[in-house]
Amino acid sequence: MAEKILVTENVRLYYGEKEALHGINLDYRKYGITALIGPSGSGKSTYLRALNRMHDLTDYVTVTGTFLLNGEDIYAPNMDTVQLRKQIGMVFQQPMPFPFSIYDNVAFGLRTDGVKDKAILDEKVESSLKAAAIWDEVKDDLHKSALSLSGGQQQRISIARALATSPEILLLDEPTSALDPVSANLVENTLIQLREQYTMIIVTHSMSQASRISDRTAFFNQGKLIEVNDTKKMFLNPDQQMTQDYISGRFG
Ligand SMILES: Nc1ncnc2c1ncn2[C@@H]1O[C@H](COP(=O)(O)OP(=O)(O)OP(=O)(O)O)[C@@H](O)[C@H]1O
Repeated sequence: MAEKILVTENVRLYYGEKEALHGINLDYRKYGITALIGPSGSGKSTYLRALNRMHDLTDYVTVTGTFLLNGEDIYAPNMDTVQLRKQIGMVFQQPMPFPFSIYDNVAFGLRTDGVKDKAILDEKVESSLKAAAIWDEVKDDLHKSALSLSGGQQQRISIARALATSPEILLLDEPTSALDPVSANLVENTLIQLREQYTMIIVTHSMSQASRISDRTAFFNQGKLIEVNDTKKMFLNPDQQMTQDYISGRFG
């Protein structure tokens, strides 16, 4: 059986008293894209953010269940969450470059890890920008502010920044929904190119995006995982009637 990189079992999450996730079980094999789909408020982002402990800063959130990255407990009290978020990187809906140069954005995580050697930084910045499919567009302007780029370019810089620290998993929360269609398409193509080297989990509202880029799709509704399946099967012939109703636009 293929190696499981990430295992989540019986995940429950409470915002104060309110239970927002009702016992999610989902495993991930190495590499490829899993799309999380479902109506607004179904818990997709809440679940995604639990995977790299993004809720830690919100004091009224309680998370229970099992989260194992390569067999290691993500919620162990001695887990270094800064390192964890490098292993499980995140790209948000709004591209969020720091107000620095393109180069400094991508080198940021390496520098916080203490890397000072210019040759190493140069090499990593270049390979990350190439992997994020934006090198050719910015290679002559690496010292220009990242804020001067278009939204789609900024989003690919965010991807490069996450890739620079060699993550094992990349979480993407609606990474193209704030972009124009041409930029969204470029970001999608980048993700397709990365899927043989990275394990990616993407929240998307776009059924067509899920079917174009993902290998596996998980359908959430009201804080529950209704179905997880091979993407082709999910969109052609899902196992659950509720999935069929959702993907054919009968609710949500
Ligand atoms: N910070 C918060 N405090 C309290 N409740 C929250 C918070 N964030 C989300 N919720 C609630 O948790 C539930 C799941 O929300 P979540 O944002 O995870 O859904 P989603 O499927 O990602 O929705 P969308 O597609 O609209 O982003 C909703 O009922 C929402 O109102």
